[in-house]
Amino acid sequence: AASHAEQGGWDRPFAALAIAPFAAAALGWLAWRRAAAPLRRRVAKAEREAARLRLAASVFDASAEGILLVSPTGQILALNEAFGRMTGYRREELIGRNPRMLQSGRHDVAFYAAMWASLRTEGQWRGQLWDRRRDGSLFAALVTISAVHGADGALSHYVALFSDITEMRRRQDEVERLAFLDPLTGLANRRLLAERLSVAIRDAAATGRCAAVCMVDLDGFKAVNDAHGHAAGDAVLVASAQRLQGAVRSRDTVVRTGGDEFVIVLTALVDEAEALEVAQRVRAALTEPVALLSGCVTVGASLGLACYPRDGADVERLLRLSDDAMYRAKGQDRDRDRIVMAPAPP
Ligand SMILES: Nc1nc2c(ncn2[C@@H]2O[C@H](COP(=O)(O)OP(=O)(O)OP(=O)(O)O)[C@@H](O)[C@H]2O)c(=O)[nH]1
Repeated sequence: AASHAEQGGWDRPFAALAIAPFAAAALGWLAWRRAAAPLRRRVAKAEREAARLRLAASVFDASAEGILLVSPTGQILALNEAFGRMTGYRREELIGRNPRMLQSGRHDVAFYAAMWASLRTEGQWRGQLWDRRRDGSLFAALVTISAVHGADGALSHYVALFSDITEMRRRQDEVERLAFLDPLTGLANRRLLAERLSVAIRDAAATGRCAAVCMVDLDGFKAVNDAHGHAAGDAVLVASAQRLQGAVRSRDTVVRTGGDEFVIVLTALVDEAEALEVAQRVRAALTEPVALLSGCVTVGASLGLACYPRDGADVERLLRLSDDAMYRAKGQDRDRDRIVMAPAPP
């Protein structure tokens, strides 16, 4: 047992010496691990950040929506391929420029002021925008602009997403246009009448001029239908529409309200006498013979006039007075000049 104890007395320092290098290495490794941990965390974070950026870049490039990054001072910082395709510009032609260069001229100052106000207060603006491509043509886009803030809360940049809706808008505009047109004659229909008349009254009020509404009804039209057929009647209506349009100025509006009835909104007249002159010109044009395949036909026309400001400033009132005047004209002898002015107010 003694020798064992002696042996043990020898062994322990020897064993300690033997494991010292391993212990030192282990301690060193632990120390290195502790020191390297923040570095490893930083590397892992950078890798995650790089992966996030790669993902963001792939979304940026692959997006079918045009994307524009703009600095707080209004310089284009970046754009994706879709935005280049949408506008026809190359990247280098837009970087550093102000997006103002894309403006179409279709929106007024108030439109852009409202956009900036919304960006300042809400941090976002969403709306439809007409912009101009490199080749000068216009495109419509549904646009969302968002203000992006950095970790410090300061404005970093704006991101604008553009969806091209040009085709949709064209189809919409066409549907709207057709909704306001009479399909047979291509004239404006009744739906435009009140609006055009109120604009004419407003313009006349602003310029100190006169506006007039002229009600027109063909005479003897039914007889054309009866004698020559409905298609011949249609041809007379189309010819009448062209003659009406030819007898007035382009700023006036000719409306077909139905059947053989038309209304003309006359704008920016010097006085009531000028309205009467236009009515005489219109009647002369309408009563010219119309050539049909089956021969020539002639229709008459009765016209009633009411004028702003003399007869009133209200759309309904002027329409009613001109209608009354037209019916009085119809009651006159056929060979008389069937044009009647609304009676001047007492
Ligand atoms: N061809 C054709 N006829 C139409 C159209 N719309 C209405 N009409 C016809 O036009 C005629 C209008 O009748 P009226 O107002 O009595 O015609 P009018 O002979 O000029 O009679 P007055 O207006 O009283 O002088 C009717 O026979 C309708 O059927 C249309 O789009 N095409």
